[in-house]
Formats: sequence, C-alpha cells, structure tokens
Amino acid sequence: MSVTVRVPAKVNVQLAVGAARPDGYHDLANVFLAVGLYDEVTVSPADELRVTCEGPDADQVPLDRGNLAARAAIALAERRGIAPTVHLHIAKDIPVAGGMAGGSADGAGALLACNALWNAGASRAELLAICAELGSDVPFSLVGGAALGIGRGERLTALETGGTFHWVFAMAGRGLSTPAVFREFDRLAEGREIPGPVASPDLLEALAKGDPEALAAAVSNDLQPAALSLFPELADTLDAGRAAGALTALVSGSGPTTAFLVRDPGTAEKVARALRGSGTCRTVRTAAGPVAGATVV
Ligand SMILES: C[C@@](CO)(OP(=O)(O)O)[C@H](O)COP(=O)(O)OP(=O)(O)OC[C@H]1O[C@@H](n2ccc(N)nc2=O)[C@H](O)[C@@H]1O
Ligand SMILES: Nc1ncnc2c1ncn2[C@@H]1O[C@H](COP(=O)(O)OP(=O)(O)O)[C@@H](O)[C@H]1O
Repeated sequence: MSVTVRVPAKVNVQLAVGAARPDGYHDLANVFLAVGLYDEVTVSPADELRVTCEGPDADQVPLDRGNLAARAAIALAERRGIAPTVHLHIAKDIPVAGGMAGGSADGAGALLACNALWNAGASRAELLAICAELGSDVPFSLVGGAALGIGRGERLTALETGGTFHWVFAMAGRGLSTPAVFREFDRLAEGREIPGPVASPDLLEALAKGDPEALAAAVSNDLQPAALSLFPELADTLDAGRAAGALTALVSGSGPTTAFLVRDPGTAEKVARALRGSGTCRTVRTAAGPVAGATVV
C-alpha cells in the first residue's frame, strides 16, 4: 500500500518585508500564487524512515532527517505516538533552493500522505498547525490557490482570483539560501526606517479580476534587491524576458528563479524560447496558476 500526493510550486506576486523581529524572522505581507509545476511525494510502509529522490536536481536534496518530507512524517508520528517507519520518495520537478517552495511542497505532501497512510485522522487545522511548525511557506503548499500570508507568511487568508495567469520561469545555474537573502535585505536596509508590510489593494483587485496587465503593474518583491545583490547576473535574465514581451519580470521569493508574467499561453512559449536562447539561465518552464494545493492522486 502506498499514497502519492502532488504538490505545486509557488510564485510570490507580492512580497512585502518588514524589519527583522527579535526572533530573527521578518513580518511579511506575502501574496502567494500556486502554479502548475509539481513535486510528487509517495509514502509506503518500511522498516525504518528512508528518503529517496529522483529528478534533475535530486543530487541537491538532503536525504537525511533534515529533509522537510522526513521532518513532516516525524512531526505527525510524534503527535500520534507512533514510529515514522515509512519510505518517502520524492519525484522532484520544482527547482531546489529556487524560491519556489519546493522543500515546503515536499513537507506538505509528506504530511498529507502520512495522514492518509496511517489513518491518523489529523484535521485540516491540525495539518496547518504542523505545516507552520515546519516552515513559513509550508501552510501555503498545503492550501494552494492564491492566498495572503501574514506573520512569517504562515497565517493565511485565501484570495479570490478571477482567472488564470500565465507564467514563464527561468531557473538559475545555482541556488540562493533564503536566510542569506533575508540577511542581505537587513544589510541593505541598515539605517533606513522599514514600514510595516501591507498587501497592495491594487494587486488584490487585479487578482480578483483575473487581469494580467493590472497584476503586472502591481507585483513587487522587497527581497529582489537583496537577491540581485547576491546574484547580479539575474538582472540579465530579467532584461531578456522583458525584451521578449513579458508584461513584467521579477525574482520569485528569495530567488534565484525569475518569473515572467505574460498575457497568454502563446506569449509564454515565445518568451520561453527567447529565454532559452539568451544563455542567461539553466532551464526554462511555463506554468499557469492558480492551481490546487497538495492533493492525493
Ligand atoms: C522567502 C519566502 C517567500 O515565500 O520563500 P522562498 O522564496 O525562500 O521559497 C519565505 O518567506 C521563506 O519561507 P521558508 O522557506 O518556509 O522559510 P523558513 O524555513 O520559515 O525560514 C528560513 C529562514 O528564512 C528567514 N525568514 C523566513 C521567513 C520570514 N518571514 N522571515 C525570515 O527572516 C529566517 O532567516 C529563517 O531562519
Ligand atoms: N524536500 C526538500 N526538497 C528540497 N530541498 C530541501 C528539502 N528538504 C530540505 N531541503 C533543504 O532546503 C533548502 C531550500 O530548498 P527549497 O525549498 O527547494 O528552496 P526555497 O526555500 O528557495 O523555495 C535546500 O537547499 C535543501 O538544503
């Protein structure tokens, strides 16, 4: 017997970042959109906890108890007083350390899959609480769609979307560490007053209307200057996508994946072709959102 869960990647259409908190985290107004690039997590009974991974980035994924899928299985097992003796297999298509929440997706996927395999009966609220313990982005991987995350990004409110948005994603030749990007944000912010993060009303309206031009005019990412400071070549990728006809170009979350919002699937293919030919990135993918969160398949 095994259970497989499919979990989408995310792009942050707004990432407003406040000042560093005493606990080291930053308050956010984080507007997430789940997009159709997926990892699949399969759990099956085993003699001991084991993690395996396949996919183009598999060699960069930790296979020990630090893997978010393993941490999720352990967290649920501890709550039920059982042993987390499962084999977790990750079919990974989301770039690693790319700012698209791939590890978070695997954490949410493993949690949902173990809950089903063990018949553990965790409610949606309990699953969300465990997700929030695992990481700031993990609750969103469970719920998907579009949502505003406040606090560390873990306190979610679902957002209305009036249509499908089409995207091109350019994956970079190396990853960026999320804590390092937040540290660089703090360094660049030194001596400046950082306002409290708030969601943009124009952006929420553009999402609700399903209007890509209005969304393009409203997207923002406060971590982008920090990501560019650590990875200056990303500016060339952003320029290449803009020149090819993207409505807007931005860094996804803490990067280094770059995201290009386009009007329609045809433009997505055109921008993807131009980015592939630009020599400024490793791989290029197209994906649309919103899509559903973690789902048993
Ligand atoms: C930046 C974002 C945007 O969605 O995602 P990525 O682009 O990395 O995918 C998230 O805030 C990342 O969320 P996640 O990757 O779950 O981070 P966590 O494990 O909770 O935290 C990792 C580290 O990031 C920093 N961190 C994270 C969230 C937050 N609100 N403030 C922070 O300062 C802290 O240094 C923390 O130790
Ligand atoms: N299941 C997992 N998949 C990918 N990375 C993981 C996983 N579990 C833990 N990690 C660790 O988390 C780091 C951040 O990974 P990831 O979630 O892919 O990126 P991001 O936080 O930029 O969205 C990786 O470099 C890796 O060391």
